[in-house]
Parts: sequence; C-alpha cells; structure tokens
Amino acid sequence: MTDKTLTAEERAGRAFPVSWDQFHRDCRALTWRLNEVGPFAAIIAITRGGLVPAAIVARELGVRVIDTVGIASYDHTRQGELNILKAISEDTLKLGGGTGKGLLIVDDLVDTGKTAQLVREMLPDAHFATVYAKPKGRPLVDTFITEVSQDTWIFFPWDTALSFAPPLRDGAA
Ligand SMILES: O=P(O)(O)OC[C@H]1O[C@H](OP(=O)(O)OP(=O)(O)O)[C@H](O)[C@@H]1O
Ligand code: HPA
Ligand SMILES: [Mg+2]
Repeated sequence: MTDKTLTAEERAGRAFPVSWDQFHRDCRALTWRLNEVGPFAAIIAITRGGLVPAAIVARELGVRVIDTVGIASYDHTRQGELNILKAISEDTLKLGGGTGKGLLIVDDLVDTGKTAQLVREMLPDAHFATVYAKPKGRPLVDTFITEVSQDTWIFFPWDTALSFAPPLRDGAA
C-alpha cells in the first residue's frame, strides 16, 4: 500500500541528479533517434518540464513551430489531480489534422504515465518523446533515451543548485 504521508520523492528513495551537461547530451541523443522518425510539422512541449528538451530538440531538428500544453500534477514532489492550464492551440491542431499526425510531443520524463495519457488522448496520432522514462509510463512513450527504476527520483538541473557534500567519513550516506 502507498504511504500517502510521503512525497513521491521520499517514496522513490533513490536519487538521480542530472547536470546541465548530461541533460544536453541526453537531449541530443534523443534528437538522433527522432531524426529517423520525422519530419515533424510542429513540436508541442508539455510545460513546464518539456520546455527545455523541446528547445534543444527543435534546434537540432530545425523545427520552428512550437506550441505548449500546460499540465500540472506535482506540487514539488506530491502528485495531485491533473490540471490543464493551457490547451493546444487551434492552429497546431489543424496542422496535425485534428489527431496530431506529423506532430511531436516532448516532455522531460514519464513517471506514472498520467500526464502522457492525457496528452495522448488529445493527439492520438502524434509522436510522443521524453528524455527519461520510468517503467509505469514507458508503454505510453514512443521514443525516450534513458530508463530509470520506478523508485528513482530524477533531479533536473533547473530544480537543483550546487552545494557542499560532506566527506563520507563524516557521516555522508
Ligand atoms: O508521468 P507522470 O506521473 O504524470 O509525471 C510526469 C510529469 O510530471 C512532471 O510535471 P509536473 O506535473 O510536475 O509539472 P512541471 O512540468 O510544471 O514541473 C514532469 O515534467 C512530467 O510532465
Ligand atoms: O522523478 C521525477 N523528477 C522530477 N519531477 C518528476 N515528476 C514526476 N516524477 C518526477
Ligand atoms: Mg511536466
């Protein structure tokens, strides 16, 4: 049974910190794979986490039409109801023939898959790409780069800062 008093991060247990360098490399690797699948008429970033990978992928693939769909579910690390804060624009929907054909959806990661499921329902024929994937959400993603276990919490570079780490013999785990 899931302990509701714990945040998703606390439940995850393992930490996987990602540096800007690593993230940029992983986004470029994702682009290599997507280049085999495209071309794409537009990219839809799932904000906010999808904005950074979408910018890198768009630059590499030469896509200049970018839209966003705003979905929030985690308040820092606790997952709540999914809220659609901004819908996909009419212009983008038209570009994808109403079903998303020839469009690319980008997010930073898929965890439980709830966000991905919701966007997939909006654009069933779009290609869905994330940089990282956890097992529960993985079946919903068409292309990703790195899989991490469900009990891992990914720390993105825009959510973290460099800080002092005490030496091992002083009690650091
Ligand atoms: O697979 P799921 O369990 O749905 O989780 C994945 C989603 O959670 C995070 O977004 P969040 O809702 O925290 O908003 P943010 O992108 O604004 O940080 C992440 O960026 C994904 O969009
Ligand atoms: O592992 C994660 N890291 C950051 N944000 C997230 N949102 C869902 N899962 C995660
Ligand atoms: Mg997000």
